[in-house]
Amino acid sequence: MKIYKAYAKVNIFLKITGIRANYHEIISRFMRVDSLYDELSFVSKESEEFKIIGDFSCTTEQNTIYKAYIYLLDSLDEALSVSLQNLMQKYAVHVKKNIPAFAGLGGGSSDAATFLKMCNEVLHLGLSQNELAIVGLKVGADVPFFVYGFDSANVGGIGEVVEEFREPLLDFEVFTPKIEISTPKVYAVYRENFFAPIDGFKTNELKTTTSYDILKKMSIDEANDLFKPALQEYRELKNYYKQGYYFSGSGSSFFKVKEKEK
Ligand SMILES: C[C@](O)(CO)[C@H](O)COP(=O)(O)OP(=O)(O)OC[C@H]1O[C@@H](n2ccc(N)nc2=O)[C@H](O)[C@@H]1O
Ligand SMILES: Nc1ncnc2c1ncn2[C@@H]1O[C@H](COP(=O)(O)OP(=O)(O)OP(=O)(O)O)[C@@H](O)[C@H]1O
Repeated sequence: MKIYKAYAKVNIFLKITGIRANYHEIISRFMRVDSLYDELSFVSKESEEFKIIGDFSCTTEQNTIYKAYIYLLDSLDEALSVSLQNLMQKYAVHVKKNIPAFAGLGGGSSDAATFLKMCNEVLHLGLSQNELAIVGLKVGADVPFFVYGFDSANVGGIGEVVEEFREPLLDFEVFTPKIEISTPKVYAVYRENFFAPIDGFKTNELKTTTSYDILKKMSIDEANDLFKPALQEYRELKNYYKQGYYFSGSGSSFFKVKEKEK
């Protein structure tokens, strides 16, 4: 059975540019982490009910893969929606979970995007990347990036604007403190205590600078607007911070570019 890789991401920078209802508009450089991925496959099963096999701390209904299934069903015409239901009656989604949860590495989002692409491929649904990204955005703000599958991209809006950024893929060292960080909580603390959106000039500069140069020039809190609010809300994070590391998304992962072996 074919195995599909659902890669993790890191946010090289993440700056808030404004507010949209309960969400924050951002400009962020997402880079795929080549060495860290979940492995998804369809495996045959006995019972007809929708099934995900894997090491998850949430219920099936809360799983991003199940949510992607429901939104995908919703977007299809009658005939294709029946094919999708038939597929998921015969097969379970098997997930070898390697990306830690509550990590800021987009694990759940990447699984959802990969599941959408698997269904599109296996059932020949003929959906374009844009159409899959629209379905994916309903599951979560990070899903569109994973649908497009770029190595590196500037991501804007609340996650729906994904522009490829051509640059060499960097090799990362990532570590994830065992702290269950809530993304909505971190954004709420940002809005309450740290609200300072950046202007268009700064946005343009960030969008055109390579990830390598950004990480050379900026400090951890300059690069990620969510670091200070995360630190304020989860004080134990401070114990894990190491010089030279950066913060991904709303945390709790830290990363740095691996030194080249001499
Ligand atoms: C922190 C990042 O991972 C950076 O890549 C994303 O901005 C968050 O992406 P995500 O976890 O897929 O987020 P979602 O599951 O869509 O949203 C969870 C909650 O986080 C907050 N949220 C999320 C994204 C965003 N641009 N602004 C927000 O304020 C909202 O309260 C939202 O209800
Ligand atoms: N497919 C999935 N993989 C992992 N966790 C999932 C998944 N679906 C739902 N969850 C639940 O979502 C929460 C954390 O999700 P996830 O692994 O995407 O973390 P995250 O690091 O917060 O992601 P992000 O980088 O988008 O902020 C946990 O409550 C987890 O049980």
